[in-house]
Amino acid sequence: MLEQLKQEVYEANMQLPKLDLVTFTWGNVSGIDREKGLFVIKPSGVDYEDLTPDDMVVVNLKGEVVEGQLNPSSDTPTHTVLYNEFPDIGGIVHTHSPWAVAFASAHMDIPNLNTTAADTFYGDVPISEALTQQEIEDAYEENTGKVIVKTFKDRGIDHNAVPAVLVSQHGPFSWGATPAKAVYNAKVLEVVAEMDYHALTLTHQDVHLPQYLLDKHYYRKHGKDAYYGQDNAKSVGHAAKA
Ligand SMILES: O=C(CO)[C@@H](O)[C@H](O)COP(=O)(O)O
Repeated sequence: MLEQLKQEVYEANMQLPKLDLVTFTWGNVSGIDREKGLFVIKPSGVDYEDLTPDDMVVVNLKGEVVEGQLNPSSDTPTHTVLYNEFPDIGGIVHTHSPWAVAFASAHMDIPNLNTTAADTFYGDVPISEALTQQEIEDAYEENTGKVIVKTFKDRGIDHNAVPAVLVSQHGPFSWGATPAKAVYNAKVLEVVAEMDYHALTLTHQDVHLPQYLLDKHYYRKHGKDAYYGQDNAKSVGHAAKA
């Protein structure tokens, strides 16, 4: 069943380690056949080097396994909610890519600061609302899907304009028309998150050498009568000519 989609989803999953988006098995990709109402997802906990197309698990839109020897990804309930609530997406990626997780851990949006981000995301990539303890204890992965949808609805964000989200204290989910496109968006998100981290660090950096330390070191090298302007014959610039 769905052999071609299994191959497509397998290949998309194998891109995650190649693109340095996953450590160990911390990630998963799925793809959906909308006509059949079935999606294919990576099995849970399987190392990428051991993965085969036949290992892929087929799941219906109720989240029930309809084919597969292995357990589906533990994030399957989240993928299920997103396929139901975002009826025009064809593939979903979840990773723990570190720069995006840094923003998720800090409970921050990934702001849209440059054209690299703007080419893929029409606005900031939102941080999801935090789940309550009850939501986590009841059905963590399903409620993760629901809080993603709620975040986009509450903030009036079009999920096609911004095809990614940061799940608070967890990590990014990205999506697209196909599994391969979802992987592309996941990689752009990680690159943009790293760019933003450095940009925000530079712009928030407000550190200068204290004057006394500047004086001590500069005067030690250039003399007390160091340059104060054109009328000072002993200025550093003129001293060299003297
Ligand atoms: O965050 C978690 C588990 O805590 C998951 O997102 C894993 O990182 C991937 O799980 P599987 O897809 O292998 O079940």
